[in-house]
Amino acid sequence: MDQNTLKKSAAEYACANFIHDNMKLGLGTGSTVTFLVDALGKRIKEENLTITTVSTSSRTKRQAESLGIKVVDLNDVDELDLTIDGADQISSDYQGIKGGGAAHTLEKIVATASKRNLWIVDDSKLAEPFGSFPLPVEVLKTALHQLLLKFEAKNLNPKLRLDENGEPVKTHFGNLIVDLHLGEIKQPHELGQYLKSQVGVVEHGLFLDTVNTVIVGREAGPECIDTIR
Ligand SMILES: O=C[C@H](O)[C@H](O)[C@H](O)COP(=O)(O)O
Repeated sequence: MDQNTLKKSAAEYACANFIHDNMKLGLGTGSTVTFLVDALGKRIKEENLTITTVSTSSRTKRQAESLGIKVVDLNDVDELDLTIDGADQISSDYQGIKGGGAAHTLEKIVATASKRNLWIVDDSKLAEPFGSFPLPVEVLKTALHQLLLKFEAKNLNPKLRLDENGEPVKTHFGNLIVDLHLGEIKQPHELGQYLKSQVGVVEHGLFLDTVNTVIVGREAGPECIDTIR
């Protein structure tokens, strides 16, 4: 089975088992969430469900609205019942790295506004060591040079993210992404605190103690893991 088939199976399992009528639902970003949004559009139509969603990117918003899914601004809701999102890497104790698609700041704001968070992934996202996926950090353009110097001095191996044309990738908020090529993150909480305290850092892609449920697409079928949070 290829990765896309595994992503689709995790997304469809989440849609069938975790979405209920009258829910306020956060929608993540990425290729796995694309399968979720497709399945959600279908369920809403077939079962005439009333679901209000908040999106974490213009990409997800466009797809959702094209399928007739109601999308509102986060400023118009007090709390979301659940957010379903993808992840780039998950550790054995269910800490996450997100932002491979540069969407982690908005994703973190929406995740924080949610009673529960569920991640849908294919089994490659559980690869070890945690931190082998480069850690995305959203930074203000004005602070870029200073932050690169600081991160280099701390051996965090920073690289400005460029697109296929060699231009800096811009986030939803017009900021830049620096990826930290760390190889392994042994102390994610300490690293998260350090990054958060640097002036000019908007948000980093470590999602710590966030996820309640992980659905992993596997050859044998979707595995649903309760992380006991
Ligand atoms: O910025 C992007 C997000 O954090 C995505 O959730 C993450 O990159 C996973 O994406 P995908 O489902 O495409 O692997």
